[in-house]
Amino acid sequence: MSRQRASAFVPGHVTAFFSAHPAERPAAAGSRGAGVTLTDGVTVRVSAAGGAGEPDALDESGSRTVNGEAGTIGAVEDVLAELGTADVDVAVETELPIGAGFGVSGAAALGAALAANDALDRGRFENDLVRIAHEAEVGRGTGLGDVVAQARGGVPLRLEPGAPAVGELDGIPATGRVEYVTFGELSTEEVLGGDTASLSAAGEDALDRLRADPRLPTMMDAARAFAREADLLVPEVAEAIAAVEESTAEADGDSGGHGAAMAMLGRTVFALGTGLSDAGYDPERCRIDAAGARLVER
Ligand SMILES: Nc1ncnc2c1ncn2[C@@H]1O[C@H](COP(=O)(O)OP(=O)(O)OP(=O)(O)O)[C@@H](O)[C@H]1O
Ligand SMILES: CC(C)(CO)[C@@H](O)C(=O)[O-]
Repeated sequence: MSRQRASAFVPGHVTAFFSAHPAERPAAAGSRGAGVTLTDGVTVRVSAAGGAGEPDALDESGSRTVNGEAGTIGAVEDVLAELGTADVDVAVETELPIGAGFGVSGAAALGAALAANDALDRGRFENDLVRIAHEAEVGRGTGLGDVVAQARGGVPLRLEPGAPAVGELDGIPATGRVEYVTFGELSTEEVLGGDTASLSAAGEDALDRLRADPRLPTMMDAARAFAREADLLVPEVAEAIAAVEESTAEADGDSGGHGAAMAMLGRTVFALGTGLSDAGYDPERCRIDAAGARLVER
């Protein structure tokens, strides 16, 4: 007997650096890299629409909202179609800005997979649901490595690209505060659709550095070098990174953080510790997410 409604929480994910690895098979496509998952994230509520949800009632979509307004995210639709649950009602809610480097589309896709599976008792394993969300996200060109990172939580390293059983993850054991400021969107589809060769070379260098020394200061250093070398740094973010560096130097390195870096792919700067508020910004504040994507009682 299915429960007919379920909710999932999926953490936001800021990518510190990455290399792109396209592949014919969406489960094998993905990215290598590192990032941080956040206690700020995406909640997805799924409910069976008016007694629908039976496998033969697939053709019509149920209602869709994003932050209370009618609208949807492509990867979510692909997940629901794959699970045979397009007829459910889906409400996506997030305090994160969309399109600014927090992996909202991947989080919404993974949350929809977890919640739809539970609400309609589809009986899938977690890895299967992560694969479905990963394939949808890669297929839409809105992300490569966010879904597998968000499924894991913490500070994920993507050592090999792809969905579970294809890719390989590790992590830096860490907890702590995260601050971020967003100046606007950057199109993931445009960057991933362009020439990614030099970007990926910079991403591989950054991952080599972090593998040799898996610590947060090294990750942040490698992230700053990546943004410059990959030519992705935007002026507002460069300015904020410099301001954090300056104020940290003045405070004798006592912000509990490791400077700031750009969130890929958005006009967003993030810092571990209090670097941005110390530098006079008024950032959003959250923490490193410990648990990864999960069903929630709400
Ligand atoms: N209110 C909204 N604002 C912006 N995009 C929206 C909104 N509602 C739905 N969308 C859809 O959400 C998707 C956002 O994907 P995109 O990859 O740009 O952002 P993201 O996943 O938040 O961030 P990033 O990939 O930069 O980490 C797009 O497919 C867009 O059509
Ligand atoms: C490509 C990407 C930077 C988009 O947010 C992310 O999905 C990643 O790190 O693979």
